[in-house]
Amino acid sequence: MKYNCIGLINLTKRNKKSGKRSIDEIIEEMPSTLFVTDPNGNILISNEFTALTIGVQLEELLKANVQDLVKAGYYSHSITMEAIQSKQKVSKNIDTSRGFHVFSTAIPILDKDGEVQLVVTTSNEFKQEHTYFEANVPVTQQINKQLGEAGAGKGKGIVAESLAMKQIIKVCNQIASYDSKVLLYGESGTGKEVIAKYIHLKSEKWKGPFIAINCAAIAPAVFEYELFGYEKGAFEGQAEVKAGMIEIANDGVLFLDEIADLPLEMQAKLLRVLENNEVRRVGGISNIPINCRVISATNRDLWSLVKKGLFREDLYYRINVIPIHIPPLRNRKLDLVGLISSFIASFNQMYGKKYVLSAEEFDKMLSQPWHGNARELRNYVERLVVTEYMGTSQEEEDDVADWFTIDHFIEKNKDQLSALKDFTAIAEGRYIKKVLKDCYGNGTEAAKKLSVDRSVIYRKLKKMEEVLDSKTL
Ligand SMILES: Nc1ncnc2c1ncn2[C@@H]1O[C@H](COP(=O)(O)OP(=O)(O)OP(=O)(O)O)[C@@H](O)[C@H]1O
Repeated sequence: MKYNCIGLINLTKRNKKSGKRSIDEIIEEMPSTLFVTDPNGNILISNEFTALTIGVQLEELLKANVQDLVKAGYYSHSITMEAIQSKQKVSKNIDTSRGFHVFSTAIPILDKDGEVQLVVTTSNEFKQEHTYFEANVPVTQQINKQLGEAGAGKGKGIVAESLAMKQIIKVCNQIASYDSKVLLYGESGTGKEVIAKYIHLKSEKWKGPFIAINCAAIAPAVFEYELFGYEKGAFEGQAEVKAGMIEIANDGVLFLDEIADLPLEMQAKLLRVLENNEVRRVGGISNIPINCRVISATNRDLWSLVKKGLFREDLYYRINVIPIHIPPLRNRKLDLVGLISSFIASFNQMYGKKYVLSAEEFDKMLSQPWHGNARELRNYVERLVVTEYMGTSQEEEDDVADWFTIDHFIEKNKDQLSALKDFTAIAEGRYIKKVLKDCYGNGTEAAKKLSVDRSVIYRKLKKMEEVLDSKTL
């Protein structure tokens, strides 16, 4: 009996090695909820989509028992357990804690003695209490129309054509009007900030500011000043009063990006602010009430950092009220298609070009893994539109890369760039970008390779952008 469960799980690993689409990948991309459980209701296999419909992490789901999910209120009842008890296929409507009515079917797989070995439970028909999308109109178009109405067009450009992304948008719509804290998980460049801005624009705080703080980019020494602000004389020679970012975010959204990089000492201070809903400027004597919605984001496994003592457990629970996982772009093919056409249209407009992708080029783009996700794709498309060129061989690709080399850049812009510090800023920035790309956008890994602190990376990239902007290159 055990062998069969393990056999099924092993099969998923074997196929991975062969380079073919593994069962893991197919399950991962399935636009439906799925549980495979053992005869006691312990979940052996599931997917991100399932996790998303109830608002837990897949990792947690894989440790759960279906009965616990019912007890915790995620589902109205368990048809998996019904199928285990009756040894018959069961189909029923189930309500999830996120307001979804799901039509589910549980099929028991019996051994030769008629005992249950596994139960496969799937659902692929979703009805939400409030229908949000109209049929026959692209979802992306509907989202952007709504965003245009809510926030004067600020959020235009979100692509959400895959089922996973539509599901995320639905969840965002459900939670937008509450002030519950949201934690966005996802690889670098998957669109966490895009989603945070979407929640902001759909919420009642849309008229308030959206203040984004990159916790990895601020040097630890100035963190407190930046977040909490300071009063006159807070430190030597300091004569000005400054409001911190938390205070500035009042009546709006505070977006804590890369929250895993918050130093432990700052985590304790942030926790106090979130618990008491008030902040005290450095050197101040009174507390200032705060009323902002907190959305955090990370591309790291926060729970494993908690277990290693690198992230405070109390803060983890405080910020992780509504977890939303954004899957990587390689698992959202429909979004990939939507993003390619949306990026081409916007760069054509920006650069006054008329670039058109050939079918061959399009195919090539669809088959790439895009480890840097939408950000990598965006940069790639920008390069294509600007150079109107797409290599098919490695040699040609190297030529395209060469277009961006520092020599080429200097040659083109030598009249505008004269100060050594500007060259240095651009050379450093370009090198950091290259290393970041090699590390698939993982800042921690890139910082390790470059032997610098993560905050240095972001500071230098910002410096390069400033030089580029000032020279309008
Ligand atoms: N669904 C989407 N529709 C349109 N553009 C998107 C979408 N997702 C991402 N992008 C674009 O991709 C780029 C990266 O997105 P974003 O900054 O939100 O990613 P992120 O996950 O917050 O990255 P990081 O982890 O590095 O902070 C941005 O230019 C953004 O506009």
